[in-house]
Amino acid sequence: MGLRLPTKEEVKKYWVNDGLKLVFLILFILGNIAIFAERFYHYKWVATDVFAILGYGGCFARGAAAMIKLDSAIILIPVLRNFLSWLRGTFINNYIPIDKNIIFHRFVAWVIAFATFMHVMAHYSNFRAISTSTVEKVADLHLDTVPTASYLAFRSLAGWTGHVVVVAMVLMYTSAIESIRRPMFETFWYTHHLFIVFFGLLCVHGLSGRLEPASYWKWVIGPCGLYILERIIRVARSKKTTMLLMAKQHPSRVIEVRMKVNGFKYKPGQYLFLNCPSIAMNEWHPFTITSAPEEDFVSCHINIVGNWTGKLSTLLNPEKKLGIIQENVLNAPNGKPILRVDGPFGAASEEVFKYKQVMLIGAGIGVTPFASILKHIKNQLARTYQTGPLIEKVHFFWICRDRSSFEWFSGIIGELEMENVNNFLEINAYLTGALSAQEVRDLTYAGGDQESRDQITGFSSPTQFGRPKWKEIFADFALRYADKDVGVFFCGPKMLSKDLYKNATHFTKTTTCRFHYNKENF
Ligand SMILES: Cc1cc2nc3c(=O)[nH]c(=O)nc-3n(C[C@H](O)[C@H](O)[C@H](O)COP(=O)(O)OP(=O)(O)OC[C@H]3O[C@@H](n4cnc5c(N)ncnc54)[C@H](O)[C@@H]3O)c2cc1C
Ligand code: HEM
Repeated sequence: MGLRLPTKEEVKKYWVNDGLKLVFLILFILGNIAIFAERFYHYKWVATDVFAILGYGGCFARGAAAMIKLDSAIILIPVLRNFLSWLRGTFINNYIPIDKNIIFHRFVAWVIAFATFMHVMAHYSNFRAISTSTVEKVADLHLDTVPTASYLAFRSLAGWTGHVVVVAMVLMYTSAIESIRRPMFETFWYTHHLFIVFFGLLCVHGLSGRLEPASYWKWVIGPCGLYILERIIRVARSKKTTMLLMAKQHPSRVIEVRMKVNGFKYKPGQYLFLNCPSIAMNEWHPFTITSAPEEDFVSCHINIVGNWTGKLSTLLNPEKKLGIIQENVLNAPNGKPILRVDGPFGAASEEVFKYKQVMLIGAGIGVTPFASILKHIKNQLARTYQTGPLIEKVHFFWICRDRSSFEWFSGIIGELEMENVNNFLEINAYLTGALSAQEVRDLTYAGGDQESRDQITGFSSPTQFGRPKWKEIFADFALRYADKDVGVFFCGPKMLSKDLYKNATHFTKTTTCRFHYNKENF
C-alpha cells in the first residue's frame, strides 16, 4: 500500500488528544531551525572575514548560541506555576497544552543541551583556528596578539564562564533525570537551583563581544523578571496565617489535614504546597486539595511515603493513634507555625467542567483530586437543578490495592451516592489486591442491614475484584456516547496512564465517540 494523506476526519480525531501538542512541538522546532539557519547563513555568506579565519566553526558556534538564547527565554515559562494557573482561566487555555508544561520544560532543556554541545565543539575548533592564525587575521576579531588555545578556553571571560556553565548543566541534568529525581528529590531540587549560575554567567559570557555585541540578557530579562515575581508571590503568600483545624489519622498511612487559611480561594481539582517550618524551613510539598470551594476549610489527604511526610506524621501523631489526632493548632511545640500554605495552583483535573460526560479514574492516593471535584459537582447540580446542569453524568472509577484504602473517601463518596442529584454519579470500585483471611471472615459474618450495600466500600454498587478491563469499558462507553465528547481524567501511576491513553486514542480513532484524555501523576 502506498503513502496517503490523512482524511479530514482522521486529522480531527488525531487533534482530540495530540493535535495541540504536535503543533507546539513543530513551531518550537521550526523556531530553533530558523534562528540557527539565520546565524549560520550570516557567518557563511555575510561575515566572510570571520569565515576566512574560523570556517564552519563560526557558523555552528553562532547558530547554536542563537538557539540557546531563544530556548533560555522559553525554558522558564513552563515552570511559572502562578502564571500558568492564571492562563488556565483564560481563553488561551484552549490553544496551549498547559498540562504538558513539565514535559515541555524538559524537552527545551534537552534542546539547550544539544545546542550547548554544538556550541562548545565549534568553539574548540575555533580556539585551534585562532591560536594557529596570524596577527593580521585575528585583528578582525578585535585581538592585538594571537592568543593560545588554553587562554581562550580557560582564562578569557567567555572561556571560563562557558566551562562553569557546562559543569553547572552537567550537575543539573544528571540530578534531574527520573531515576535520580524520584528517589532523591531534595538533591534534585537544590542542585536544580544552579539555574541561577546558568542564567547569571550566560549574561556575562558574551560581554567581550568578539563576533557580535552581547545580547543574551535581552532575551532572558523578561522571563527571569517573571520568575522572580513568581518567587516573590510564593514567599508573600506563604506568610498567611494557617490554622490546623483538625488532623485525622486514617488507616493505610494517610493523614487528613483540615486548615483555615486566610483569604485562600481555589477551584476544585487544584493543588497547594505545604511547608512545615519545624521539619524544614525551605521544603515545600505539593498536595491536592480534597475539600470543595463551598466548604469553610481547606483539606488535603497526605500519604505517608518518605522523609518529609514521615516527619510530619511523627509531629502530628506521635502516639500513632487512629482517628482525630490534632485540633485547632496554630503553632508547633517549638513555637514555629505548624503549617504554611502556598497556592492554589491549577491542574489538569480543573478541566472536568468543560464536559457533559466524564470518566474520573483515581488509583490509590490518586483519588484526591476527584474528592473535591465530586463534592463541587454535587453542590453545583443541587443549585442548577432548575436551569439544567452542566455535567450530566460522572462515571467514577476508584481502584485500590487494599480494602482499607477505600476508607479515606468512602464517607464522602457514599454520601454523594446516596444524595445522587439527577442520578449524576455512577461508582465503579475495584479492589486489585487480595483480601486477608481476617477481612474475608469479617465480610462473611457481617450481615443485617449491611446486605443491601457493598461490605467493602459501603456503596450501593458492588466492588469488583481485579483490574478494570479498560478495553471493554471504553468499547461500551463509545457505544453509549456515540458522536459525543467524553472527558477522561486520570490520577495515579504512569503505567496505568499509558494504558488509558492508548484506549482513549484508539477508541477516538475507531468510533464516533471522542475521548479527551487528561492525566495527573504524583
Ligand atoms: C501536583 C501534585 C499533587 C500531589 N497530591 C498528593 C496528594 O493529594 N496526596 C499525597 O499523598 N501525595 C500527593 N502528591 C505527592 C506528594 O507531593 C509526595 O508524596 C510528597 O512530596 C513526598 O515527600 P516525602 O519527602 O515524604 O517523600 P520522598 O520519598 O522524599 O518522595 C517521594 C516522591 O514524592 C515526590 N516528591 C518529594 N518531594 C517533593 C516535592 N517537594 N515536590 C514535588 N514532588 C516531591 C518525588 O517524586 C519523590 O519521588 C502530589 C504530588 C504532586 C506533584
Ligand atoms: C538549562 C537547563 C534548565 C534550566 C535553566 C531549568 C530551570 C528550572 C527552573 C527555574 C525550575 C523552577 C523551579 C521552581 O521554581 O519551582 C525548574 C523546575 C523543574 N525542572 Fe528544570 N531547568 C533545566 C533543565 C531541566 C532538565 C534537564 C530537567 C529534566 C530532565 C528539568 C526538570 C525540571 C522539573 C521536573 C522541574 C520541577 C517543576 C515543578 O514541579 O514545578 N529541568 N527548572
